[in-house]
Amino acid sequence: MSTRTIVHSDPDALVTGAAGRLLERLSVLQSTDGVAQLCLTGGRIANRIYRGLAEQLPGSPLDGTRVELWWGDERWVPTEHPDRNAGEALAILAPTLAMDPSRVHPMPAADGNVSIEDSVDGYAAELGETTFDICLLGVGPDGHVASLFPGHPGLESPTGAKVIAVHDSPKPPPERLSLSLATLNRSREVWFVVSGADKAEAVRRAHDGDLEVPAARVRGREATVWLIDEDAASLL
Ligand SMILES: O=C(O)[C@H](O)[C@@H](O)[C@H](O)[C@H](O)COP(=O)(O)O
Repeated sequence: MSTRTIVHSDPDALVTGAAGRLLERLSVLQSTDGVAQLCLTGGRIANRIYRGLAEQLPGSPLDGTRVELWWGDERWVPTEHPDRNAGEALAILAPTLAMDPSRVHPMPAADGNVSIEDSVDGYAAELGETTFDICLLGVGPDGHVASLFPGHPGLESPTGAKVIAVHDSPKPPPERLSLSLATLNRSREVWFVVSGADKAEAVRRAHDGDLEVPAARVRGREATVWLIDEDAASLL
């Protein structure tokens, strides 16, 4: 298992570099495995990377219908709510990425009467034994990844739980769904995408292996890649 940290000069370079790397890696995965399993994250830098990917897509060999999309976490709001991670990512990708709807797996939304707990069970069943080829993860200033927050009960999920319900999240909105640490750690490759000086301390602590920081507890089985800008890398 290798860990690499790639530092880009600024957020624009990070976005262009990460989007290009993703496009290339997904295309290679498709040429060997047929379908690439990609787990998306929420957050500002990730959405910028999806925009970069959408821009670089035309003319690339990537076949959108052979990308299977999953989400690492979701805000528990109705489908049409602008806070939804899946809503924003899909709105960005849809104009250029021709997707196969049966391969797009947004987490459930707070529509109707389904409880967050039932939704967790439903997503775990949908996920089954899927292994992500690439799992993208943004990192918060406190070192959270997906919706796994430091010192929060959800971090230590019951053994075997694939997906968890998060209540009282320190980052709004308070209710969320998240993949568990165990599920994230089944990924072949984990790519952290991080921008900004407010993340520098969390990036440093994760690199130092400080296990209070959730990001330090996630590793790809084959590779872990940190794609960051100089501000986020300033304490390394
Ligand atoms: O739903 C969410 O809010 C995210 O999945 C969360 O884990 C995010 O990735 C980080 O907070 C980084 O977000 P930024 O890039 O916006 O700082």
